[in-house]
Amino acid sequence: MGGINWHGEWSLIGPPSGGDTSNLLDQNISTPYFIYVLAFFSALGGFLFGYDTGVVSGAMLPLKREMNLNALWQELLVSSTVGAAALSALSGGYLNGWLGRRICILVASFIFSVGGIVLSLAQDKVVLLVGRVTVGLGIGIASMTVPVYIAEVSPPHMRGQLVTINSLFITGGQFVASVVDGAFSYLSRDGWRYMLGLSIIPAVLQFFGFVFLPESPRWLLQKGRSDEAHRVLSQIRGNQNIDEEYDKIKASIEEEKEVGAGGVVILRILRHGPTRRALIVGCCLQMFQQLSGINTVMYYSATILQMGGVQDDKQAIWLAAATSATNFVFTLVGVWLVEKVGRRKLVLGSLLGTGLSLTLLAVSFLLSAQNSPPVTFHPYDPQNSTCRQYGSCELCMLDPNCGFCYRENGTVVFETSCVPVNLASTDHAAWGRCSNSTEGSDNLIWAYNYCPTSYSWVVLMGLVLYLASFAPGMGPMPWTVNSEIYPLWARSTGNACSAAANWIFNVLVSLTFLHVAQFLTYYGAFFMYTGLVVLALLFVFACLPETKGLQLEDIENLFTGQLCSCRGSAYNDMRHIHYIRVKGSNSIVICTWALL
Ligand SMILES: O[C@H]1[C@H](O)[C@@H](O)[C@H](O)[C@@H](O)[C@H]1O
Repeated sequence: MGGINWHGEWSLIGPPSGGDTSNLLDQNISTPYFIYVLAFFSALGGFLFGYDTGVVSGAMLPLKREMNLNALWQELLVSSTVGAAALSALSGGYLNGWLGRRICILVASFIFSVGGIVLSLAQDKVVLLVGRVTVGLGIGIASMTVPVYIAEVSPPHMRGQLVTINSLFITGGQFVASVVDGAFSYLSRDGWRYMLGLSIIPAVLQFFGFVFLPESPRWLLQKGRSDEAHRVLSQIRGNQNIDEEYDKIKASIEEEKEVGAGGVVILRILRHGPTRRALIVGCCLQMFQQLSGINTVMYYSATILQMGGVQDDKQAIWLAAATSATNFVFTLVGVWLVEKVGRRKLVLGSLLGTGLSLTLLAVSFLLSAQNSPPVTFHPYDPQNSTCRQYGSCELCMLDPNCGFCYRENGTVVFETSCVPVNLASTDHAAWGRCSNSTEGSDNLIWAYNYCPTSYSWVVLMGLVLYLASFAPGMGPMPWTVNSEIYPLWARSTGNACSAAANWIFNVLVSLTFLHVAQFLTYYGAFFMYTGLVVLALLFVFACLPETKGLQLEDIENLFTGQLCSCRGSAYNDMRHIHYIRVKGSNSIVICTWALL
């Protein structure tokens, strides 16, 4: 165990286990606690990212009522934020290189505060939309800058852990948002103003924190501000001897000038083999993170649980809070494991568990579908709607125009009918016995989007297993790995592109989920995500190198070989890698094999 001495230094037990690279900086050192202060204030950006993406699903329920929002406006308010995040993440690359990490974080927290104020005071839906776009602009910049900043100020032996703390704050933000949603859902008016406005507090805290915190020494050196860089590095390393680290950063910047001089950065990245390969790995990791379906689970967990048979609205909201709590708690496991087992093993294990739990989810939906109650009661349909033609609840529920009306006695479902939904509110049928608020009495139940089933507990188990597998690896590692794999000259642009890939696939997956479910049925949709996770597993197995413990300046060397070569070897973990820097030329990588 570590401890804090009276000089304010955190001493570590020793080097992380299993690490085997010979050029690590001396790990047997004490870490000044200032680095934790830096990580905390930076990771508030992650908290805001999580809070603002998570809060909207619960806020939508009262907003829908009070602002009379139709489906289009609801979709706009959710996806405008994610769309704006994609755009601003891309432009964040340029801003990061130009203004530095610190100014970008200050800008992001300022934008978050303005967005929060606009949202909490909004009088109509257009102002709400402006607020949601503003917040999205903040999220995009924060999502790409914060991991880069933390990676650049961290000592190599704890970089993975500190960057992963940012992901812990993302899932923490999502969890807090779901609790706030639950708590304010009991207010009869204006609850959404508190839900959306509370983000102002961490935003202002981060802004004032960063007024006093330093710029990344690596960025300062790149801009030729050597004295300042030296002073900052020595400040964040607690006045330890920083000469070796400083010289290494400087030497690498000199070398990079040869590869990285002049022209548009993205074109230079694409022309330069190792950075091009790093970019492909970084973007694919972010793409696969989203294609494994995390945000269908996060944004639609209440709906998924309803589809799995949880009927009560409030119960579904609180169960959704339990979902995000699980995501948060298991991200903590990732923070704990990242420096012990490394990024690669963590991602591989996570994908394996994610694939298995998606299969479990798919199978439970399949069983529910196969045991779906038949339609037994066919009332006269004045609209002659499509709902009449369905013979079972499963088919009825998949048509967005219809819902299932039935009576229940214990676990027995009877007098079942499939009737059109009320277009103004999906809480009722358009006509007939489930059309008025007396429903619930006389054992009459209106099910929209779900069917009565006895498999809800398997769905719940599938969801928990999914999050327990996803959260330690596939959740945080794409952010962590991206903050490490690019050389300094390409770091801002590389992270901007991969963060934008994350946001673009986020919009794609979450916007298409309900349509995909409609076309492929729910079990089909989950089998599809399983297939995508298998692809991700193959990709990661073949292409993701281990970056644990290496100094940032050495990681580029992992990409000097062919893309996806040498990584999936069974010997990978038994290999000792030695890097020899030859001044003025590319580094030579020698792989030696050692039996452990
Ligand atoms: O790493 C995060 C985290 O896993 C979140 O739970 C998810 O909503 C985000 O999309 C993802 O980028």
